[in-house]
Amino acid sequence: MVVSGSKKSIVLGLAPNEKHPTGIDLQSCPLYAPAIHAAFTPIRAWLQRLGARPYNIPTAKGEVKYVLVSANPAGDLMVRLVLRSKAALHRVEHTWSELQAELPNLRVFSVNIQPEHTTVIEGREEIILSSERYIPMPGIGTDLWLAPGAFFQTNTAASQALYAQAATWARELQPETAWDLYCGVGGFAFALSSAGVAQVTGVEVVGPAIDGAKHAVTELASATATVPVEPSNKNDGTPNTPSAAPRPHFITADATKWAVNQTLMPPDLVVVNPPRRGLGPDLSSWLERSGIPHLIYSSCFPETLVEDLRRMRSYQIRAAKLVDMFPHTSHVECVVLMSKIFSRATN
Ligand SMILES: C[S@@+](CC[C@H](N)C(=O)[O-])C[C@H]1O[C@@H](n2cnc3c(N)ncnc32)[C@H](O)[C@@H]1O
Repeated sequence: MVVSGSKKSIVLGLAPNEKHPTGIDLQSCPLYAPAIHAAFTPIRAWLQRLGARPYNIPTAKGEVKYVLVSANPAGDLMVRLVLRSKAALHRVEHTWSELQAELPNLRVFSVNIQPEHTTVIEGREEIILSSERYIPMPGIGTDLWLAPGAFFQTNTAASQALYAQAATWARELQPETAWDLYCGVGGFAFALSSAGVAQVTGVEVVGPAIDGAKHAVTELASATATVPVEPSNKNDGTPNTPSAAPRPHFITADATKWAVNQTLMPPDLVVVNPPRRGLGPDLSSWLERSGIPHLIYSSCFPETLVEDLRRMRSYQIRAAKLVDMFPHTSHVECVVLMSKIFSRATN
């Protein structure tokens, strides 16, 4: 939410415009999850007690720019406060526990410093004030761990449908190796592992997302280690080994640079889920030349999806599914399964 209004009368929602000079409060917006609705009043009251001035976009004055709230289906919250500078940081450090007292499900709280006057919401510096760094989000086969600064799909139920679709295709194709490029906190990577893909590598440029993905691997490992070992049915005194799905591994890197510089054998399957700008000519042309048998492309922007597909003409679309990731809008997530037509590729 954009923070606007005044110190004593905070508005949380959309930025001011000519028709709504103090901003539009979204407290009653029916799109928010119940846990986010419940957070509006305590956050507004705490900000008013904090007494820092909301950032005024036309004058570039004021301190408090945004409040970014994420919730999981259990109602756990991550709240991030975006400030223009560190002027109010001391007060935030000393009073955010009041907010926590009113929002017992508040697990992660951080301050992001964005000194630039820009439409880019977040700055580079993130100061985590809570002892917890992640909230668990539902994934396929495991929880995914969301940290401040990491991307998560806007619609959690729709993201589950996406990851489940990739797992279904993986079970049909039975690849041994796969890459999840633009992996975020690893939603596709863990879905592929849960479908039995032995070696999955996730690649993502944002460090906190990879930290979350690695945290999920650690959590999975400790969950497996604590699975009670059943007595062996061989009757020879040897314990059964607890069954464990393969675990992906994760790398912080630019997806294109990492892929085109690989010297190892290309994998059997690549999943790509880039931002709206798509893969671009370098990565899509490299994939076209790579000989990788199967691709899954999940896109939130059909125009760049089509541009990229035009550069990968040796792949045939085998299936496509639309997922209503952004209900009540004209936007849609489209996930496409493609396989290499080897005869055409070698011509
Ligand atoms: C649409 S999100 C998909 C994330 C993930 N697949 C998921 O389902 O949550 C795109 C991701 O690409 C990451 N990203 C952006 N530019 C990148 C780059 N050049 N190389 C690798 N990852 C990048 C973003 O940080 C973001 O996590």
